[in-house]
Order: sequence, then structure tokens, then C-alpha cells
Amino acid sequence: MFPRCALCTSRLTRPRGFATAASANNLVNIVEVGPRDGLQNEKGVIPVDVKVELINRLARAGAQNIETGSFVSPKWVPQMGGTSEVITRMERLPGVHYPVLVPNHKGLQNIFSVLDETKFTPPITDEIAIFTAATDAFTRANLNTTTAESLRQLEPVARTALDKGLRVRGYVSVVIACPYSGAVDYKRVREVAKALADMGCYQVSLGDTVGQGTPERVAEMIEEVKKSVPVEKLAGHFHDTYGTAVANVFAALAQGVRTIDSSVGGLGGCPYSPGATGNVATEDVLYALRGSRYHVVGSNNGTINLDEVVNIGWWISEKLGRESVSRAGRAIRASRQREETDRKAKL
Ligand SMILES: CC(C)(COP(=O)([O-])OP(=O)([O-])OC[C@H]1O[C@@H](n2cnc3c(N)ncnc32)[C@H](O)[C@@H]1OP(=O)([O-])[O-])[C@@H](O)C(=O)NCCC(=O)NCCSC(=O)C[C@@](C)(O)CC(=O)[O-]
Repeated sequence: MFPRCALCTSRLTRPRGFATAASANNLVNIVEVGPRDGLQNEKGVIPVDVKVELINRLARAGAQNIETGSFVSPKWVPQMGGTSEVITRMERLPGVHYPVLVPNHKGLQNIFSVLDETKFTPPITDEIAIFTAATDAFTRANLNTTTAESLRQLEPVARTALDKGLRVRGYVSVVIACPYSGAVDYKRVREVAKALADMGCYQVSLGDTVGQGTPERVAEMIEEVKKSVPVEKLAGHFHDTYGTAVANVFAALAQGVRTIDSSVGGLGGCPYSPGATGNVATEDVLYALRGSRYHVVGSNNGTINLDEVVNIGWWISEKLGRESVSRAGRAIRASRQREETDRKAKL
């Protein structure tokens, strides 16, 4: 009998190389954050059609969890203004979760009004993600309040969402370093993560928002958080500002974390973390985990199709007027081009 997915109740089909029940401990979930974290910081207007196509293509490539957008104030993050249109127009594949980010009660009410107006059954989103940070300085910049006050405000949001049958995921930002107040106390990360877990978050994602993490620091931080939150409930969210994100993914996996957030094409950056670059690229994570003891869980026969994710990474990057920054994405495309040149030369 195959194990159940850690995030949904569906049975997993056999991932490549999946052999024994013991391997179930090595199943890794990817939360694809490209359509939300990846795009929220873009300056130019991104048409809804492009966002919808991005989500649809990722789902068809086997992504099982796709963050589709956010219901935040469009004055604060204009790029996410069209999320209600996106979630009503995208396809919904069975077994795929399509979470949206919500900062407060108003955001949740806005989701419900979209759901009521469109009468989707089952609701087009089955999950919200709420967020706060390990420092007051970052929470002030991101949510215009303190961390303690944000937790107080988020508690009824989580309760209402749970009562309505939605899953709730939590984020803690700046778990390693804060762009405004410097080094972060991991005990504070632990307290905030626990507060989110206590309010019913099935999972708490630990965000190295500025990407200053190194494997040692990530391991130390997770060791601390595990004292109060079971590791099964933790996810790792690494930005690649200093080129350490893939190494940090492995550090988190070694600590027992089995869910990793990543962004196709390495898109992204938080609007309130000046200078921070994108999330770890989904392509880089998939490539790095190939042949390892870990098996990535996807909706498409148990896998996420790396070749297709590379194509999507290039496609969306070119839509944004640049090249993919995923190292694996660039290398795989270059090798494809070499093969094509060789093939033509032999004709
Ligand atoms: C929380 C607020 C709204 C407080 O912002 P505020 O200005 O204190 O809010 P307010 O309650 O005073 O309201 C101001 C205006 O916004 C409206 N408003 C209020 N709430 C909403 C809403 N939900 N949706 C739409 N509109 C809203 C409200 O109606 C009002 O409109 P007005 O009367 O001026 O016309 C604001 O700070 C905000 O939207 N912040 C979100 C910032 C954000 O999205 N950051 C990026 C996501 S977090 C992230 O990227 C990190 C993560 C998760 O990826 C992990 C990591 O890497 O660390």
C-alpha cells in the first residue's frame, strides 16, 4: 500500500525509485510559490492570462501545491490585485492544492465573496496561507503592525477559515536575518512558529526572506524550532540571494523537514526585503534531489516533470523580459541546444 501524501489525503502513486515502506520517510513535497511569491515583486503589469497559464502549466507538470496569489491590499502589493480573477479562471486539477495568501480578516472575506459570487463547488481554493515574521521591524514593514498584534489578528482569521473547511498554512518570515534589525533570535522564531501551529496551521513555513542563511545557521534554527513544533509540521522557504538556497534545502531535509517551497525559474523576492532575490528555483531543487535518497511527490504519477518545469521557467522568464535564473534550467536548455546542433550537423 502506498503512503498518503503529507498534505492531502490522496494515496501516492509510486515515485521513481520508491521501493520500500521505509522510503516513505524520504518523500518530499514541493510548494510551488512562483505565481505568488515569484510574481508579487514584479514592477510591470502581468496579464491575468499569463498568471492563469503559469498555474495551469505548473499543475499539468505535476506540481501538487501551487500558491496562486494573495488577497492583500492592492495598495501595498499592486501585482496581486487580480488574484480573484486568476482563481476563478484557472483550471483545477484533482489532487492539486491551490492556496492563496491572506493577511487579515478583510482578505478572507474577499475570498468568501469570490466563492459566493462564483458558486464554485467545491470551493476553488481549499487553503489559505497566513503570514507574520520573527521580528517586529519586518512585521511593521510587511503588515503595518507588530508580530504580537499580527498573531492576535490572525487567530480569528485562522479559526474562521478552519470552520469553513479550509486548510490553513502559516509563514514566519526572516527566520535567519532581518533586513531592518539584523540577526534573528531563533527562540523568537520558535515562539512565532508555535503560535501559528497552535492556531491550527497544519504546516508552518520558515522563511529565510533575505537569503542570508547558510546550512549551519538553518540547521541551528530548525533545531530550535523543533523544540516546540513537530518537524512534520515544518516547511523550508529559502531565497537564493547568496547562492546557498539549495544547500539550505539539504540542511532542512537533514533536520527532517519534508516540505520545501520553491519558485519556477527562481522568480521572486519579497517587496519588503530590499535586495533579496528570488526563491530557490524549483528546477534546481528537482535536479539536486535526483538520484538522492529523497523522492519528490507530484500529482502526475507521483512525479514533477523536471523537463517541463524547465520549459515553464524559461517561458515565464521570457514573458517578464529576461532569462531564467535557474541554474539547472539554464544548463538543461544549453545541453538541449547542443544536442540539437549535433543532430543537425549529422544530417
Ligand atoms: C495587512 C495590510 C492590509 C495592512 O495595511 P494597513 O494600511 O495598515 O491596512 P488598513 O486596515 O489601514 O487598510 C488600508 C486600506 O487597505 C484596505 N485593505 C486592508 N486589508 C485588505 C485586504 N486584505 N485586501 C484588500 N484591501 C485591504 C482597506 O480597506 C483600506 O482601504 P482604503 O480604505 O484606504 O481604501 C497591508 O499591510 C498588506 O496588505 N500587507 C501585505 C504585504 C504583502 O503582501 N507582502 C508580501 C507577502 S509576505 C512574503 O512575501 C513573505 C513570504 C510569505 O513569502 C515568506 C518569506 O519569504 O519570508
